[in-house]
Amino acid sequence: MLALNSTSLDLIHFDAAIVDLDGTMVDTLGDFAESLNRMLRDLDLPPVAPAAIERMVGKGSEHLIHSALVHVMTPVGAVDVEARAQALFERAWDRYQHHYLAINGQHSALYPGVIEGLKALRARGLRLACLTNKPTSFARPLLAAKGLDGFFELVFGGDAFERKKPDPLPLLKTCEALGTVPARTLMVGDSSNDARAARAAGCPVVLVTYGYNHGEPVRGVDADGFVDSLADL
Ligand SMILES: O=C(O)COP(=O)(O)O
Ligand SMILES: [Mg+2]
Repeated sequence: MLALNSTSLDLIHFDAAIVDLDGTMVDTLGDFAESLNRMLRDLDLPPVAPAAIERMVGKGSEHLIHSALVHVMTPVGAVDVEARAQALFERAWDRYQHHYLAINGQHSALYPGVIEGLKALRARGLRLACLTNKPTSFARPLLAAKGLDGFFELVFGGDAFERKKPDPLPLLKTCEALGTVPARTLMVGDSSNDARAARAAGCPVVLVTYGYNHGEPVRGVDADGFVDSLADL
């Protein structure tokens, strides 16, 4: 069900759309859970439940790994959990990368309406870029595995620029690469990271209602509209 606040969000007003990946196009919680738990097993640490992982997703892999380490080390009653998580980080990152690339896409699924929505954006003449906080080396094979790669002229991961969303830099750089102005470039995402980045960059922003928003209700986020499916755009 479309619930846009303003008629200025008619697609006729846009030259391009920047689309987030995790929580917007693909439900990747299963991939995150599988990779993180294989990593934790390698480190002789206990597993983390998907419900806890869901609240940690969206700020990139480094943040996710650190949060998972802190989460599983805290109940052990250890002191200096932050420092111990830091000390383990490099090995954890290496194991996580290994496992993620091995299972990428196998425990994740496209959300309903994604292909339809992307086709509709293209049919309206919008150019498309995918901008995610996950590493580019994870994002490209995932898009290909889910049949989404053909829709996007550009794909940028969280390592593509100096800073990640919610910083506006990745959106500004993506607009620059597309050759579009932010005011005519629609951001489509699932979390406050996407909305804050879009607001600061000057891009109108629509959020999906089904993704990961750090465990918070997404309708509480400052955005220009909300959709239950990309097909409603
Ligand atoms: O933090 C992640 O890896 C997911 O990021 P995304 O929602 O920007 O795709
Ligand atoms: Mg997302």
